[in-house]
Amino acid sequence: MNTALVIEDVRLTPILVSDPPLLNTQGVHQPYTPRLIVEVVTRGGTTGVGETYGDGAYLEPARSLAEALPGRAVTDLNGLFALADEVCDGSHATADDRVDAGGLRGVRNAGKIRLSVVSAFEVACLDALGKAQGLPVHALLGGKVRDSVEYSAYLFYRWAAHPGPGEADDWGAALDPAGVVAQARRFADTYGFGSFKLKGGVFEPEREIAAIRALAEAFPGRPLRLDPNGAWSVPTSLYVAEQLKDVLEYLEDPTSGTDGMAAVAAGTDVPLATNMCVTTPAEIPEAFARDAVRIVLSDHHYWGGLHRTRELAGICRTFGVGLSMHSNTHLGISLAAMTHVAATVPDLAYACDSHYPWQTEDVITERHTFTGGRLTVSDAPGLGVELDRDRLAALHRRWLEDDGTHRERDDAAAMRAADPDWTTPEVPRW
Ligand SMILES: O=C([O-])[C@@H](O)[C@@H](O)[C@H](O)[C@@H](O)C(=O)[O-]
Ligand SMILES: [Mg+2]
Repeated sequence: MNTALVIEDVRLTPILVSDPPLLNTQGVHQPYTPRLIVEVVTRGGTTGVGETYGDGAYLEPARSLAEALPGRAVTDLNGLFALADEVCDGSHATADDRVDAGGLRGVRNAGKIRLSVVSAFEVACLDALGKAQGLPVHALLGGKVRDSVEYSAYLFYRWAAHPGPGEADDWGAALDPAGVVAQARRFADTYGFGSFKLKGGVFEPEREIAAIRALAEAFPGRPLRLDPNGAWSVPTSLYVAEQLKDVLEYLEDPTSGTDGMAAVAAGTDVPLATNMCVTTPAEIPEAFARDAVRIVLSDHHYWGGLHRTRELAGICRTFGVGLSMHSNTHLGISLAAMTHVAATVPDLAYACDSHYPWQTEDVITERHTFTGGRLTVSDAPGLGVELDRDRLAALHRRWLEDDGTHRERDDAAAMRAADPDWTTPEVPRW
């Protein structure tokens, strides 16, 4: 074994990153959201970085894995999964199939949380390996098939500011069709995005139909998507699909669960996409057999990293299901990882999601820049990003000083700051 590639140390840094008041069906984003930064340091002196969710349920297994990893090589990625199975205790998470409180990320069970933790370690190992070998991460995944990756504008209903003291950003509120179109216009003008996704499930469906219609009028012919995170019943989903069938590229998780999605899919020609009912391997067979989804929004955090994302892409290809990418309050390390893996998937027919424009704080020295709605695939060694240690330390200090309010993402709790009676709505909401 090349001893320079042996892991000597693993550093974990939980941080809190500022987040605007974006609305979804469960509530509103808190002013800060937790993330975990993973650094893997080799005996040869190379450091690789990865990033994942930072809520408490992820920290405990991450600590176990970080303790066990030294002495293994950054090339031993298959061993990484076996090690995680061995050392990450599942007791911190209950296995259930409900949509989790804050993230709207599908099932929440110990296996999925473990994979989300492993994903950051896998990316950090690939970054370290790439840097040590002078190769970009995409080359370690078999090589890029495109030089840039397309992303879509991620539109949110939002307030101008979080309730209480604190500074507002300069986006203003977006609570009606005109506000949504203005937001889309700014996304298009600033970043060149050519397709638009609206996070729905916030207002009654008629109001969201009107917003999509307004977008279709303002941006004729552009691909449009609506994602209410499973907030609608099957009949409501079919009604919205009928109203918007001429303008939607796809409808994302209109209703919760594979049964409901299969029933909607059977009643409309509008393609259905998901990042909720297919987020683990165990959910694939039934969803694909019942034609419940036409597009899976992969997320390398859910699936255990970049190699597993490529495996998912292969399964989707076999079954004629399309692939795109889901995104959730990530920073530049994960965006780099997403871009590398997306660059290697031949049949990526849909622009990927990214929350990144909403995340104004980062832990890398140079922010990514979207041009023409695309990110150039880096050919620099590793991920092609560099940690900004001062920023990392400052965001970690914020995490240390937090009284616990923001260490768990909780959109319903954030909503209670404005509406004390708010509770997470039951689904279907409409
Ligand atoms: O950040 C949000 O409010 C989104 O609703 C997020 O939690 C979802 O996971 C996601 O972006 C989605 O596409 O469902
Ligand atoms: Mg979604």
